[in-house]
Amino acid sequence: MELPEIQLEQVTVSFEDRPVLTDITLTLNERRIGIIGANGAGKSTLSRLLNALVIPTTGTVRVGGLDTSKNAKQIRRDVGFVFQNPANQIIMPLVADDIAFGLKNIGLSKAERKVRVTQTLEELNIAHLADRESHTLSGGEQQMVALAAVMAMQPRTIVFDEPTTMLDLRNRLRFQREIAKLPQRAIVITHDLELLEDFDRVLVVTDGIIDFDGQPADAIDHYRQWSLV
Ligand SMILES: Nc1ncnc2c1ncn2[C@@H]1O[C@H](COP(=O)(O)OP(=O)(O)OP(=O)(O)O)[C@@H](O)[C@H]1O
Repeated sequence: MELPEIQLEQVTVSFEDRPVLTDITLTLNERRIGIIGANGAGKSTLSRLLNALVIPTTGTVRVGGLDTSKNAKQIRRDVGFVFQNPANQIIMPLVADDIAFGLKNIGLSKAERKVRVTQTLEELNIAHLADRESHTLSGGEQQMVALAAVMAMQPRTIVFDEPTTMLDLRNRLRFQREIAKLPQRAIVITHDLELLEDFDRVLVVTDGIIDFDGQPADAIDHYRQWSLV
């Protein structure tokens, strides 16, 4: 799968005149990218820039050459986002319908939707949840369903905002294996540092800048040292 390059050029994001990200220039080409850093450092904001959920106050973000401030709709089809709180993401009362929802929007037939939903649920080992009512699921089950809904759309990049917070050990390990298998690019914001061991690149965000950018072990070491002070 060919992965679209993501480019940030001199990006600043301010909320009510307070800068949250400052002058970030970055090119992302890797398949497995982690984002770590302290609470409030700007990780979620950085990740939301990548699918036009946040538009830079100044500077530009391009995904496969398309500017997020001008091509939001197209970019959102290619960059999926799994939110930290899955309840914000689950729309339909029944699990299978929720996963099929986005597929209808992109024009898949009923038969195609059915196949894609079954396939995705089986891949994630949650086929048994297909006919459940979404609001009766546990937090971890909801997180897996939210992931399935995004995976079913087959975007080339998937951004995960703290994906393992509600998962038990078995589901966390499953999730880690799923990420390793994904043909797509995964960009994962997490405080679960072990999740990033085999990643290609890890960014450390501190007070709105990229404080470190490199291999997982070095980035984690940098972040640990910073956290000790
Ligand atoms: N829509 C918004 N309006 C105002 N302030 C915001 C908004 N979104 C984020 N912020 C602020 O921007 C800063 C960075 O937030 P962000 O969610 O990006 O941090 P984070 O690194 O993901 O933190 P955490 O690890 O706690 O989830 C915080 O101070 C937050 O309060």
